[in-house]
Amino acid sequence: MKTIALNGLGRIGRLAVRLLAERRPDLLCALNDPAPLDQVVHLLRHDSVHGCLDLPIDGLQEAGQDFLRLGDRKVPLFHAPEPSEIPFPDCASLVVEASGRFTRRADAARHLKGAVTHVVISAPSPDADLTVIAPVNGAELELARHRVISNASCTAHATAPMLRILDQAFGLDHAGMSTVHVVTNDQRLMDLPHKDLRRARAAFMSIIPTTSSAFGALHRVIPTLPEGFGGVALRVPTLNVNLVDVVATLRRDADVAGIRRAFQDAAGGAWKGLVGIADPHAVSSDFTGRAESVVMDLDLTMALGPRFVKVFGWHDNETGYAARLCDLVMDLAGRI
Ligand SMILES: NC(=O)c1ccc[n+]([C@@H]2O[C@H](COP(=O)([O-])OP(=O)(O)OC[C@H]3O[C@@H](n4cnc5c(N)ncnc54)[C@H](O)[C@@H]3O)[C@@H](O)[C@H]2O)c1
Repeated sequence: MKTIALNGLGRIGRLAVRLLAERRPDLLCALNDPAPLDQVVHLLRHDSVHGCLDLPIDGLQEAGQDFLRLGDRKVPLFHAPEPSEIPFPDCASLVVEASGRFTRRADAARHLKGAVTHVVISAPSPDADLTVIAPVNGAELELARHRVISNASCTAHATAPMLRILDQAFGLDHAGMSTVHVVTNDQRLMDLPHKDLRRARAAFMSIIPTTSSAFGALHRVIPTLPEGFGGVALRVPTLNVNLVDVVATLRRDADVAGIRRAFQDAAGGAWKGLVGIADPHAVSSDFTGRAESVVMDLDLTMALGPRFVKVFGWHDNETGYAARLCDLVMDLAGRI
């Protein structure tokens, strides 16, 4: 059977392990993270956002090799910092590259050795063979040609359905987006050097405007997007759940009721399970643990002018994204 190895056990890597352990434990073949076994076990058991793992988890060492015991599975854990030096066993056909360190094709491709034929990067990549948001362009994936695949970003997975649904219902003329985005480990807890001078500033002290790699990913996945589509990320001092704010000018008339109907139809139809509809009066913490790519807050929908609209969607950037990552790799593992 084709199974999966995972490199990088951070926020996304650990959630992917949790999800795979629940959904398809048989697919987990091996893991790698430079962190020592006891630290990996501790952070898998205890999560400040998502709570304790229900599954029994333990670490053990046999003949100098570390293993994680996840329920009744025993999975080898390696600690190599360089992809080409990780001794993944032959059961690994697909590597999930979730360290955030190897997002360029040439770097991620260093996993392609031994039995490994495909790599899925858990982030946008400037030059992966294909960037996939499966419900939008999954049909373009050709396994013989696409060996290093990017699963885009949490923001891209949330924004793509918003743009797609507006486009299909009313036609998109121009569009822009801001994401009100939680802190991630690519910011500084206190002021400390960083190549992005705003991310260098204390993460829990300020609203921190910064870039988002989602825009490049969205243009790659939806080449028909309005040319000028772009925007900004506003990092705010919370731990989980982002809010995407899309503004667009449309080709056809749209009132608030019509826009709400388009999203409700999509949530109950073509996008079922991936697009949700929020309860009234929601705030970000209400969405922790939600696995949809985006949950539309239709109460906030605005018609700002003739054919000029604003819509808002929430997403659990960790659970939702890890769920899409697992959807993709479970599908690939059945096909490669
Ligand atoms: N956090 C999110 O909400 C989110 C959502 C979607 C995509 N992503 C993307 O996923 C990637 C990982 O993000 P994260 O938030 O999980 O990061 P993180 O900082 O929480 O975790 C990174 C992990 O990689 C490990 N690591 C460090 N150097 C390594 C190396 N040389 N080889 C292997 N592992 C190494 C670290 O020990 C850590 O466990 C990033 O590219 C990020 O953009 C993150």
